[in-house]
Amino acid sequence: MISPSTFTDHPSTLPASTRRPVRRDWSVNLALIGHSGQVGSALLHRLQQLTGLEVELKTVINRRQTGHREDGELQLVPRASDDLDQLMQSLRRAGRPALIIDCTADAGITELYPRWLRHGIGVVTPNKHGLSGDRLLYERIQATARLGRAPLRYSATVGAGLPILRTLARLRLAGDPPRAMEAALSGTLAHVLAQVSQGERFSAAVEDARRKGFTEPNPLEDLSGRDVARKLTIMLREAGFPDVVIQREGLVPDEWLTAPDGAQRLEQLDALWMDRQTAARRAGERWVYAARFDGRRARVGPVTVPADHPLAGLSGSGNLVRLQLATNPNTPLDVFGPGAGVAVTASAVMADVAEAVATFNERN
Ligand SMILES: NC(=O)C1=CN([C@@H]2O[C@H](COP(=O)(O)OP(=O)(O)OC[C@H]3O[C@@H](n4cnc5c(N)ncnc54)[C@H](OP(=O)(O)O)[C@@H]3O)[C@@H](O)[C@H]2O)C=CC1
Ligand SMILES: N[C@@H](CC=O)C(=O)O
Repeated sequence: MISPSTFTDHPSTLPASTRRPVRRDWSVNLALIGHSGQVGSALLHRLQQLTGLEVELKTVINRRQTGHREDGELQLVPRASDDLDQLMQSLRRAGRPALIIDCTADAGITELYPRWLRHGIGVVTPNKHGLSGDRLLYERIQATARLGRAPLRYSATVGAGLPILRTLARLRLAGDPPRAMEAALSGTLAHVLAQVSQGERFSAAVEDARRKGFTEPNPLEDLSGRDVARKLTIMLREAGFPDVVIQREGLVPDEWLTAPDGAQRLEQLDALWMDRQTAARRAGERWVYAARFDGRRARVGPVTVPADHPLAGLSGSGNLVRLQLATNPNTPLDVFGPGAGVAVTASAVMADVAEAVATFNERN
């Protein structure tokens, strides 16, 4: 169970909760980075409602503020530049198992994972940057996790917790990695392309995906294909193909990501996408954003597929991963379900927290 937290100046992020005793000998100290974001605040609600999990939220941090529990209350104060160093020191000083939950999309924070894991602090994260970025960082994260001092969980980074990464890791362990993969890995792009095919304007469909909580903090990360490329990188690494280079084609030019008015340019694509979808419909096809791996090369980008293709049937935040296995070439292994959205993501992070706590408890 989580002990109650009282924020003094950010009440909207905190639901009311009942004070419950914490079994001190078993509780795991938690720190949540990104508590004011969409996923972070949904996670806070879940932590508050959960019974039976022996955790205590000690610290919350966002870009502007940090909150430490003092006398049973979390007091928020403006952030100091060395807050993340202080966080690690204070969790270590407490002498209890500790977990840091990174609910940001900040690449810089992921560089701290190896240090935290080496010092016995567990990491739970939906942030894709550390696992998909620089190969050296990825290997340092995995190597420090393998030391076994603290758990690392990141099921929410791909398919918002759908059983994709675990399946790939098990296939690799079994010596049966997929020979090929085809996937729709973006709730945003599935939603946008499905809406456009029903006559919606491209720019309005993107705004709708943002409102529904499917997009990255910067939706251009989705539209450029970079978010999908990150997910495919994590999948390939998990499946044992760390050297594959992914070719990427976006729905928007990469330059828009750095242009100050990048997000305002989407209306420029309304007519193009209307024409594309009309032509595809006449040909009995649909535009989808596909991630493909043929055993050697990988690509993410927009493609047309027949209207009855499995990837064409996705709507809402649907993800589909189809794996071709050597052991069963005629029957692909499909993983299908809601792969984006605040609620499913917070749920996956919550499950990762519970697994990480169980790992600590098994050792104590
Ligand atoms: N939405 C979805 O369907 C899914 C999301 N994810 C991942 O979840 C993560 C969170 O997404 P989301 O909640 O939408 O993002 P938001 O932009 O809503 O929230 C981000 C949070 O991180 C905080 N933050 C950002 N940078 C820093 C920093 N340097 N130091 C401390 N805090 C920081 C923000 O603080 P502040 O309020 O001060 O800006 C905010 O609280 C992302 O990595 C995303 O890729 C993964 C799977 C699915
Ligand atoms: N922005 C992503 C959600 C998180 O991974 C998507 O649209 O699928």
